[in-house]
This record gives sequence, structure tokens and C-alpha cells, in this order.
Amino acid sequence: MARLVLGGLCALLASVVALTIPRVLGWLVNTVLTGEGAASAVWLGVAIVALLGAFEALLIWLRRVFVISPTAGIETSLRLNLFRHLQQLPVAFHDRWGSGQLLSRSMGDLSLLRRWMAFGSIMLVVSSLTVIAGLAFMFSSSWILALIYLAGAIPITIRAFKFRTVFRDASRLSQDQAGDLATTVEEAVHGIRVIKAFGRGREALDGFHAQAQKLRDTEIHKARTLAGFMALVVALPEVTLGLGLFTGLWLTADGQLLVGDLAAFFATAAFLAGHVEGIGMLLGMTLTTKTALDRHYEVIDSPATITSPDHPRVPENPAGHLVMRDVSFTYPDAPGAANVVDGLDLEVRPGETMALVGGTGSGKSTLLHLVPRLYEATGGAVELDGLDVREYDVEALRTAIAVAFEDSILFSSSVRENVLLGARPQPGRTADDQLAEALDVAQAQFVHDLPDGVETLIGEEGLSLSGGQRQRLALARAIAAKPRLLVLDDPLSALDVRTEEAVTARLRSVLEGTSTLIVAHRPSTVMLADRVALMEHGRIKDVGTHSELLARSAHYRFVIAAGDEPPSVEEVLDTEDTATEGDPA
Ligand SMILES: Nc1ncnc2c1ncn2[C@@H]1O[C@H](COP(=O)(O)OP(=O)(O)OP(=O)(O)O)[C@@H](O)[C@H]1O
Repeated sequence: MARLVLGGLCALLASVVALTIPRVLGWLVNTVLTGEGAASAVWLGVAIVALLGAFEALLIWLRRVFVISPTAGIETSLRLNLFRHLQQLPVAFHDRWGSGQLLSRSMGDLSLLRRWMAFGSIMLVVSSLTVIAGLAFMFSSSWILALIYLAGAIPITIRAFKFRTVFRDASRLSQDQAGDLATTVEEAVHGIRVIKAFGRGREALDGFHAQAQKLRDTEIHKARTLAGFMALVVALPEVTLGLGLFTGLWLTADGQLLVGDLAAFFATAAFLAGHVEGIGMLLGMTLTTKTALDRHYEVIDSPATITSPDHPRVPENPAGHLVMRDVSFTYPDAPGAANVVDGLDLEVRPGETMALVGGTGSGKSTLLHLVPRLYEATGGAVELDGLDVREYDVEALRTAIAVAFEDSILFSSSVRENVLLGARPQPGRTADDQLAEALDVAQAQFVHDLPDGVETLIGEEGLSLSGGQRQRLALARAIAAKPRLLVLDDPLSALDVRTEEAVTARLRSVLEGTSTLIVAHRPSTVMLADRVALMEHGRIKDVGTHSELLARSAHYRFVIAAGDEPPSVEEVLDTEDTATEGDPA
């Protein structure tokens, strides 16, 4: 803060110095050129002006030096704060917001703020004070000329009110459109294979072009609004100055005004012209920064709804016992829609592996998200080891549960960092031991053949892996976390039959003793489970062993696509949801 104040003082002093130069000029004209002073005073005057100019340049340089570090620091800490908040915001928030909007808010908007703090705010204050001081000088030279000059401020002030509203709205629109455009670029780059494979490059380009065109139109509208206002800000003082010149010459000829005072008046007015124009530009910059700041605080003010309680509790017997009682859930961005999870009851006993089987869209993945509170159940209770998940410290809860999602997300870092993402130090074991075990269980030995082994950079900026390879690393990551409860969303779906067999064999030994809830579409995955829960329309319709369910549930036979006999047409029709959502796995 002290450096910011020093920077402001330097800028102010630089303006005072610059304002002094016309005074010196006035003195030179009044004393030397009119023959009242010695010729040597010319050299003195020139030297003073040169020194003042050099001093002004030094102060401007110092202003930059003082403000760079604190403003860059503020920008970084705001960005950090935003990133931290984004991590705390619920998944439902991220479902609603386009990634480009968040990107533009954390990058472009905050850069605007830094530039405004480092330059705009200081220069706005300095220019305003300079104009006030300059006007005082002008009044001291000639109050009549100063009043004529000042008359131009009245229409400018009136116009400024309208400009403020129009320019602010245009700024907001252009920043939002830039965010949407960033989302489009992000999606197009992310989905480049699909776009190319379907030969839709032309359409993607057309869509982008239309959006870019809209942004261009907004930018032009914004620039025109600013240009219109600036034309007034620049032209009116010139007009009033012309009137002033006419009056000034008449006053001088009449002997009411000294030539030196006239010269000082116009030198000050010429100097102020730059500052008056600057204030117009800075006003535009301030409005743009204000909208950028509004956009920033829209995210910061979004409440992190999934938080730890004031007094989190710790379970007495942490064994991985999951109980769901009458659980319901609706997606927040689909209000009024039917519950995706609808009065569901389910128990996974300590050490048990429970398979979750159901048709497409029956709500399996959604249910898994409720366990580590990625979404909050809208009704009923999810309990882990006798405590409602809302009673836990959120971080402690998520440390106790490890999840492997359906789409295996990997980060741009090494295999080691990706796999050990959720791993905690374990007594008597090194990180290498944990890594080796997890890779072995997930049958991910292929990583040793990568160019740098487990240090190979993967993810978006590194080596691309196949779907099955990614899935095995995501599984290894969940295993390495050594959780009390393992939550797996169809973790073997992308594997070939042989690899699946190998992973299943190794996984069985790991799952023994670890409570697991695993979404399964294939009989081979179901084989890992002690019991199977059949999910339909957001409810658990039946629980039993694989063979029990095969024997008594046509719907189960349909969704699991297993059994000696394929299901009959009547059986399929009996399963109600086949026409709308069922899709044999
Ligand atoms: N983020 C979301 N916002 C709104 N609705 C969603 C969201 N995610 C899923 N849904 C809806 O919730 C329902 C259940 O989806 P879910 O992914 O849980 O099904 P699933 O049983 O896991 O299906 P699958 O076996 O195909 O993975 C679907 O109708 C889906 O459209």
C-alpha cells in the first residue's frame, strides 16, 4: 500500500512539475522578452525548464517502479482467491458456468484491474488534481479567460452521464461475449477429433465466426461510444480556447492583460488539454474495470454451499459402513424435473463390495456423487460409519472416500503425480511402494514402457493415452488413496476381456476388506461384488447376489445382458423403461 501511495505522490509531483513549466515560460516572456530583464536570464530560464523536464521524467519512471510490484501482487492474490473459491464451489456451479467465462474472469478481467490500479486510478486522481490546479493558475492569469474556458465543461458533464450508462453496458456485453467465445474455443479444441471425424469443421468455423462477429460489433459500438464522447471532450475545450484567444488578444491590446500572463494561460491550457483528454479515456477505462470487477465478484459471491459444519464430527468406528436412507436428489439446474434419485435406501456393510446395476439414466452415477458430497442430497440422509456425511469435515470425508469416475480425468503432470493425487503417507511404506502397488492392481504396467516411465508427462500437455490406459490410471489413483470406502463408476468398461480379467483378479484381493460401491454394466464386473443392488428410476428395486437377481428379476437379466437364455420379449417389455432408457450393455 505504501508503494502505491508513493507511486501516486510521484505522479502528482510529476504533474506539479509539468505545470510549473508554463509558469517559468510566463516569467521568461514577461521579464526577458519584453526587455525588462538581462539576456543571461534566458539561459537560466532554459536551464530551469530542462531541469524541470528531466525531473518530471524521473518522477514518471519512479511512479512505474513503485506501483508495478504492489499491483501485480494484488492481481495475483485476487487470482489465487478466485481459484481457491472455484475449488470450493459445488459441482452444480461448474455445471452452470462455461469454462471460458471462468477463464476470462480469472485472466482478462483481473489484468484489466491491475492496469487500472497501476495506471488508471493514479492518473485519474492526478489528472483531476492537475486540471483543478491548472484552472487555479488560469484563474490567477485571467479570470475572464478561465471562465470562458470552463464553460465547455457544462455540456461535457451532461454528456458524461449518458456516456456512463451506454459505455458500461457495452463493456459488460463485450466481456461476457469474450467469455462465451473462450468457451467455444475451449470446446472446439477439446472436441477437435469429433469435429474432424464428422467433417464439421466448416460448421464449427461458421458458429465461431458468428460469435466473433457479435463481439466485434459490440467492440465497435463500444469504441464508437467512447470516440463520440472523446470528440466532445477534445473539441469543446478547443472551441472555448479559441473564444478565449480572441478575448485574450483584445484584453492584451487594451492593456488589461500582460503578454506573459496570456502566454502562461495558453501554455497551461495546452498542457491541460492532454489531461482533460486523459480523464475522458480514463473514465472509459474505469467503467470497463468496474464491469470486470462486477464479473469477478459474481463468482466470488457465489456461495460455497457444500461446506464443513462448525463442529465437524469424527466417527467412533471408521469401518467404511455406508447407509443411504430415503435419499432423494434433483439437479439444481433442472428444477421441477422428476427426482433423479427418489427415496432410495441402500446399505454397503463394512468390507463389503456392492455392485450397482441399472439401465442407462437410472441415476447410478448421480448416486455415487452424493457420497463424497459432490452434490448434496436434497432429501433423506447419506451416512458413513454412523454419521451423516454433512457432519464430517468435507476434506476428511473426501479423504475417507476415493472415487474413480466414468470418464477418467488425468491432469497435465507425470504418471506418478496423477496416481498419487489422493495418496496419504502410510506408516512403513514409501510413496514408491504405494505407486507400484496401485499400478500393479490396476494392471497399468504399461507406464514403465512410456518414454520416462512413471515420470512421463501425460494429460493435455503430455502424452495421450488410450481410453483403457486412462481408465487403469484412474483406477490406480483410487486404489492408491487407500480409502475406507471405494466408489467406482464402471471402472473396467474400456478394457479388453483379457486385461479386464487380469484387473478383476488383482482387484478382488484389494476389495477384500475395503467397502466398495461399484457401478457395473457387465457380469464380469458384477462378479467382484458380494451383493448387487438393482437400480431403476432412482430407486433400489432389489438387492441380492448375482445369481439370486438373475433368477428372480427380468429387469436385472435385461440390464446385465447375462444368463443362459436371452430375455424374452415379454420380459423386456415388463421392464418398463426399456423403450425410453434401456440399452443393453
Ligand atoms: N449435471 C446434470 N444436470 C442435470 N441433469 C443431469 C446431470 N447429470 C445427469 N443428469 C440426468 O440425470 C439422470 C441420471 O443420470 P446418471 O448419469 O446418474 O445415470 P446413470 O445411471 O449413471 O447412466 P449411465 O449408465 O448411462 O452412466 C439422467 O436423466 C441425466 O440426464
